[in-house]
Amino acid sequence: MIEVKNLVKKYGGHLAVDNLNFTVEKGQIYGFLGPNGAGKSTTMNIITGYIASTEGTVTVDGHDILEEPEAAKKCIGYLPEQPPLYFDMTVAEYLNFAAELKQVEKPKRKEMIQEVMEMTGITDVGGRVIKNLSKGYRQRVGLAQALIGFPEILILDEPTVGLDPKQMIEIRELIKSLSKNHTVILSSHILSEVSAVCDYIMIISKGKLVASDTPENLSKEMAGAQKLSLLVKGSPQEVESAVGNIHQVSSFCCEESEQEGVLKVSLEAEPEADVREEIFFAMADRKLPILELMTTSMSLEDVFLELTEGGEEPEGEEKGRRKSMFGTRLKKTPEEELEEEEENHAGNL
Ligand SMILES: Nc1ncnc2c1ncn2[C@@H]1O[C@H](COP(=O)(O)OP(=O)(O)OP(=O)(O)O)[C@@H](O)[C@H]1O
Repeated sequence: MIEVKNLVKKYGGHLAVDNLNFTVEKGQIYGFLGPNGAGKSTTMNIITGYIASTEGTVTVDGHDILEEPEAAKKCIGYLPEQPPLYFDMTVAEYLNFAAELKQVEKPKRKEMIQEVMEMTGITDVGGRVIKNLSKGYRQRVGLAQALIGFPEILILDEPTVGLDPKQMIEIRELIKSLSKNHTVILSSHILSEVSAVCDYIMIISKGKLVASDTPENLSKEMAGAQKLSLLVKGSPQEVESAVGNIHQVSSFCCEESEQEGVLKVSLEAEPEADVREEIFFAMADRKLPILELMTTSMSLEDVFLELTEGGEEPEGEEKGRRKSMFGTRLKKTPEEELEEEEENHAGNL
């Protein structure tokens, strides 16, 4: 459906997109995941024909976005990070305006608008002025606008940013339901969102594609090596001589713990190797008591952090409004937030 080849975008001397290559197949939900400034919006703006690339090509359903922009753009519905809404229009007026812009034939407009309003759950607010709607409903209107013309591909830039947890869940459900008939590409800096909604994740860091796979495969691939963390009573030399004889240990390090004479030992074994018993006997032979032993596997969150390490880019005023990489997860569970927000949301619409 979409083929991106050797895509480069430079803003002056700044390389925002660095030789991206990927293809998007029909009927799946793809997630662009990356920290702020990774190049997600820039890539989406190039795919949708909003801005030109410095190098490389984008073809949409076989149409080059620069050579055949009309044909390529007809296949795409775009919801930018800031939905292009006219706040003084009613929902129905705005969608009619969007249909005019998209050159939907006049006799077909009314029916199409009704259909997209049903699909996005905004039929009841068709006569309401957009500025009086809650943010969640405005986002639905933005999605409805993207759906006008029934394009095969929907490109959604941070579709849940700024929504409360209940609205987030609703919009995610809506996106999932739209994916039955559309190919969806969405961008997000929130890992939990992308892994909850997308079939396929593309992790972008500093303009480069650093990983792309299903959420399950990404964690599996990266979780190859077994990691152990131990508390051992002994000296670094004694621990080193015990661990040093175990061939399947690929790396290890010791540091002092809060308890005197007790070391924190972190070690990594080769993929598929289980070295727990060997560690136990090696320490026991040298009379080094193991006070604690834990295996740690790599979560998708660890994978993301490792791949995008240093990917966030503080920049002047951007610093102040930086979003958390894991959004709500760092603060409270979505369930806790839901409970808290449900009451506030009730009167929002
Ligand atoms: N019009 C522009 N002029 C100059 N630099 C730009 C412009 N637009 C984006 N950039 C820079 O290009 C890089 C990529 O920005 P982009 O908006 O694509 O990232 P992003 O991954 O979408 O981030 P965010 O989640 O913050 O929107 C950033 O360093 C940004 O500052």
